[in-house]
Amino acid sequence: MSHAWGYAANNGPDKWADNFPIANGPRQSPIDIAPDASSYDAALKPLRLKYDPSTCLEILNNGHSFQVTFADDTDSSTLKDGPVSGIYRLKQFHFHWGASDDKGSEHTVNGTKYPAELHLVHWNTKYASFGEAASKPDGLAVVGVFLEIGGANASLQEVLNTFSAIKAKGKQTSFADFDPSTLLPACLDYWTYDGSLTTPPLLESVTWIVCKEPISVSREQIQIHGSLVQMKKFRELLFSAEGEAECCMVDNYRPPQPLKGRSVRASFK
Ligand SMILES: NS(=O)(=O)c1ccc(C(=O)NCc2cccc(O)c2)cc1
Ligand SMILES: [Zn+2]
Repeated sequence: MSHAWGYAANNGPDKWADNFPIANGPRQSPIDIAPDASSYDAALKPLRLKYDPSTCLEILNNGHSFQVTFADDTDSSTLKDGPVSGIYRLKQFHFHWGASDDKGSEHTVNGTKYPAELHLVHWNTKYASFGEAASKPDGLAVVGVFLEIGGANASLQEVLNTFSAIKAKGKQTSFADFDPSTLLPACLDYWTYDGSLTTPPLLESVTWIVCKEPISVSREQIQIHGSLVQMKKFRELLFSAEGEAECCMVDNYRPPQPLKGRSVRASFK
């Protein structure tokens, strides 16, 4: 029987340790970031993100989130510098969000939850593939970006416009020529710490790079064909597959995990 993990009361984050004991491991994610307890590290380099829109392949509803997948057979879309050494290739990006604007992010800042959080997932090219890298302590690097309610986000709207085609679990559609750097904040100051995947298999292979500055998403976006509520669009997706009882894809976030002695470094004063 495959592990049917999810975010419901019977299969959610409090139950994941039953099938994935690493859930109680020493470097789990997400965490609450306490800026005053983080230490500025002058040795941290600026993030070097280079994304080629032509590597964008498709968008899919995987039953836990929706993800935009990239061709990762070349070094066209990469993360370098920042807290990592070597070259990490972009594999996919996805989001976590809440049923209402007062929750949804995985990382929190002084206990504050944002309505959503973007994850750009990269793997270390010293390994042969994402799958191999995912089991190594320096295998993955995920850039996290908080979303806050504000002005309409035109770039995000391109992603949201595909949702009618991927409403149910397992649905996917082609999605080309999208530049994920248009989803990054202007300032790339970041916190970094050693962590894990925030969903099963919860592997402790992620160097987390969480941007201090959020990007904006609109509660309401007036378009030619009526008003589009961007955050509401997220909440129209389903955890469930076609033919199953409809279950809205909301609150797909894991709460903060114990720091267990880890330090959080800041790239900024
Ligand atoms: N929320 S997260 O960014 O920590 C995250 C990123 C990627 C994944 C993921 O790729 N899961 C599937 C997976 C994991 C390990 C090895 C695989 O081949 C596939 C899960 C969580
Ligand atoms: Zn994620």
